Amino acid sequence: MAQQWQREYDFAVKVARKAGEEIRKAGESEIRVMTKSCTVDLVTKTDERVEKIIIGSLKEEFGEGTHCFIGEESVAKGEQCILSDKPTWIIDPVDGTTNFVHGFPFVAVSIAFAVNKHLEFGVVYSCLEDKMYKARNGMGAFCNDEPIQVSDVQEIKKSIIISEHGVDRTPEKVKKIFSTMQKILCIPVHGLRGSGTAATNMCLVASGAVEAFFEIGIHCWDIAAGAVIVKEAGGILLDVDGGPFDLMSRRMVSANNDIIAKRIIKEIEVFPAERDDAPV
Ligand SMILES: O=P(O)(O)O[C@H]1[C@H](O)[C@@H](O)[C@@H](O)[C@@H](O)[C@@H]1O
Ligand SMILES: [Mg+2]
Repeated sequence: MAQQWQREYDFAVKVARKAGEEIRKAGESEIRVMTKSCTVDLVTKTDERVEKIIIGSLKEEFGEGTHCFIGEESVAKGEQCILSDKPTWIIDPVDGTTNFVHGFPFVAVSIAFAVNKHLEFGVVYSCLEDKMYKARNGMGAFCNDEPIQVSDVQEIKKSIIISEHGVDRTPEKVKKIFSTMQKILCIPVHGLRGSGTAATNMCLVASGAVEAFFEIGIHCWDIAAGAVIVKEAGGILLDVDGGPFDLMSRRMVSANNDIIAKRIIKEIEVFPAERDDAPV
């Protein structure tokens, strides 16, 4: 069955690259910025247009009605975010929208494919770096077709940890986010980083550039593809309370190994985030 979904996988890489070219072109002209859940949750016409290009290409290639879609901007416009057993594409057309608006050079196209609620493959194209990350279950993880694997660091004091502050500026949540970061920084670790895109952060874990990335408040489309890439690069995924990873829970720890993951989890001050699949 190793060849199952190969055609979908190959096509996802092609579509991600085409989407990345659209983002690069759009970045050279005036970017019209709008907002979604709050004044710092940005969206642009490019996000919407690129998502339409991705979904339109997939429907054209695989037929209308054969697959389901969860796209960040479609959900933002009211479509359901329910992962069924049907073959489903989980898409973030522009991960790092704030970066895109500001010209901060980390913007990724994230495309994942799930069947029976199980992630089959993930593709993350960091389009300003021209780095194509991809992974299929049981087939390893790659960046520009070179195999990648997580870091072998086991000592937390020799690690770089990535986290993000997200778009929620509620004082009590911001306090927990920065209190967590302060506790981790003062373990001490070598450093804290954040690229501004969860998909890229996960690929940095998978490629061994950092030891872990965690965030509360991300969405399934931010992390679905990166989850496959981290796992296939030898990393692990957990819930922020140490339980099993739950794609729709809006919280996640991805790490190079269990030791680093569990050490980070000890410091995380958890706060609630409504599930992606919560009843509307
Ligand atoms: O750029 P997005 O698709 O909105 O996702 C970003 C989010 O905006 C940012 O606040 C962080 O949560 C990142 O981890 C997301 O990828
Ligand atoms: Mg995103």
